[in-house]
Amino acid sequence: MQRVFSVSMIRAREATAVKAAGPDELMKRAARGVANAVQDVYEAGEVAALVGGGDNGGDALYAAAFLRREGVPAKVVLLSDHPHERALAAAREAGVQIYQPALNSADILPLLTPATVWIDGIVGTGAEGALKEPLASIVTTLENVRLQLPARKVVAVDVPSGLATPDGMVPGGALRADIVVTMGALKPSAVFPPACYHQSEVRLVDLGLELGPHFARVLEAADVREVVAIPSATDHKYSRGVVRLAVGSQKYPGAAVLATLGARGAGAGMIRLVTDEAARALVLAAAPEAVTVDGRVQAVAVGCGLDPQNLEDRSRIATQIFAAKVPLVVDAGAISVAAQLVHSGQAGAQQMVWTPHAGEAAEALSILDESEWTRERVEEAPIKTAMRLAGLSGAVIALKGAATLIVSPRGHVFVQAQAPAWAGTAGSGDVLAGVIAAVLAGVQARVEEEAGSLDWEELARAVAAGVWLHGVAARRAAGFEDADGQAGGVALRPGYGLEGGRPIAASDIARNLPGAFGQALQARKHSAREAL
Ligand SMILES: NC(=O)C1=CN([C@@H]2O[C@H](COP(=O)(O)OP(=O)(O)OC[C@H]3O[C@@H](n4cnc5c(N)ncnc54)[C@H](O)[C@@H]3O)[C@@H](O)[C@H]2O)[C@@H](O)CC1
Ligand SMILES: [K+]
Repeated sequence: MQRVFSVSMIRAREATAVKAAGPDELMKRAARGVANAVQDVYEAGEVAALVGGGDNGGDALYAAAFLRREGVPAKVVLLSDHPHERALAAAREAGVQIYQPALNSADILPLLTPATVWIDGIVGTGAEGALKEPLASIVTTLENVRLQLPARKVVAVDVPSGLATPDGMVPGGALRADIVVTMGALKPSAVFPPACYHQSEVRLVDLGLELGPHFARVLEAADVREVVAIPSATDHKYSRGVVRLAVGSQKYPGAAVLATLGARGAGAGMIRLVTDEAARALVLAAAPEAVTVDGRVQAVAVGCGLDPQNLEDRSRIATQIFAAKVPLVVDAGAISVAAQLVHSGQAGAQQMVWTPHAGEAAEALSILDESEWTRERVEEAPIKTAMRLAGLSGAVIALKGAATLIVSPRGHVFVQAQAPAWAGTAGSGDVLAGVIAAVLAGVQARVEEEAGSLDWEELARAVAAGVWLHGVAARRAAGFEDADGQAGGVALRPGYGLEGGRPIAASDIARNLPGAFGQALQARKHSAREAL
């Protein structure tokens, strides 16, 4: 499990740690991490460190000093007239060339274009809001140059400069980083969109900080293993979790197939299908395991392939929402119906999970919030939006995107970004709804056996586990078979930062679910072996 903390918490605990460790001790540790990342991407040519006037620049200066001593031709381009004094002296002493150009792009660019690696040490967590001029214009120009020369690598110190926002918002221009070497703990910009999309990989340098409550969590394989139901000798199809899928219509029969394959691949004990006649035949051809007789279930998914404009579909959706006594996944067209029912006080007693994409979230908020919401407004501040929607709906919200945010009405936050960009394809969401329902059914079956009930934390965690399985399945389908993006000493290598791969279809994701499931179980085995 990775934990994400607020910028203010990290800064406060860093200040205490700096006092205890003595001058520049932690800064040198941070700089060591930056220098290591540069060494990993460096091939030839020179390295240029962009250095601002705070401790973020100090990290970059010490990193340049380390690199120079290791034989890498490193130079420093000062973007402030008050750089960190001791760090600057250390860089000078190591033989690093120091430049202090006038603060405009015309003077700065000729120093940077020959370098193959840039270190972004302009500002870190000390900057509030968007970068001020002239740094804002300089960074925008640098980003344009970087886009034209993609072979150049950028290693950012702590955060891409200007992105240390409390909620992942991007207030102005930013320089995209191949690697962010972040200090002490993961900050919101490392995981929350849109800021997180400005970086391909985030590495964490441990400063031994004593941190308080986290803001958000990222599940890893071993955490997913703790959530999913693994059958024992005495288990049977009912005790493993039964799912009802109220999905698919004459208009969209394929959605029923994909949701069924999703639930099947994620280990449902049994799938009860409530669907249109045409869809039923298709599903049974693709998944003869599905049962078309309704009965007792531990989780329900409704909405995939249902059209809320169609009266028959609408009534099927409302029936499921009224009748559900177990966790209910509300997907696609069913979300706006659920929002209307919540708004008129007719739904909300049971535990619901809504799985909107940005457009569906905007539609639901326009109903519940009584103000105009657009997709763009959602995408500017997804975590704030998801929290608002969770509060207004009383449901766990899984706001889908390259990074999917899972938020409970009680403020539990998970963020998962295993899936590569290839996963954004038609029907991918139908598979996800089936996966989440299957995981929830397993968890619900377990608590029912213990005569307990699911709390919001468990519910949100189970949804996050479903998003992990779907994302890792997509990663495997697209040819990234080795990892879930958090292994091998790397803090985060999210799917949206991956290069390469291959096109996938929603059914490919479903086919890879058992492999993803196995990957989660494997993780546990590895750590058990290591513990011996
Ligand atoms: N002191 C230490 O030993 C450690 C420091 N750390 C580093 O220190 C950073 C924080 O350092 P600081 O608190 O000095 O702050 P920063 O270095 O992040 O930023 C301060 C500088 O940015 C300028 N600035 C502030 N807001 C701005 C804006 N909107 N536009 C343009 N410029 C702006 C300030 O004038 C100042 O020069 C962390 O991000 C991290 O990189 C970490 O390495 C941990 C250890
Ligand atoms: K930075």
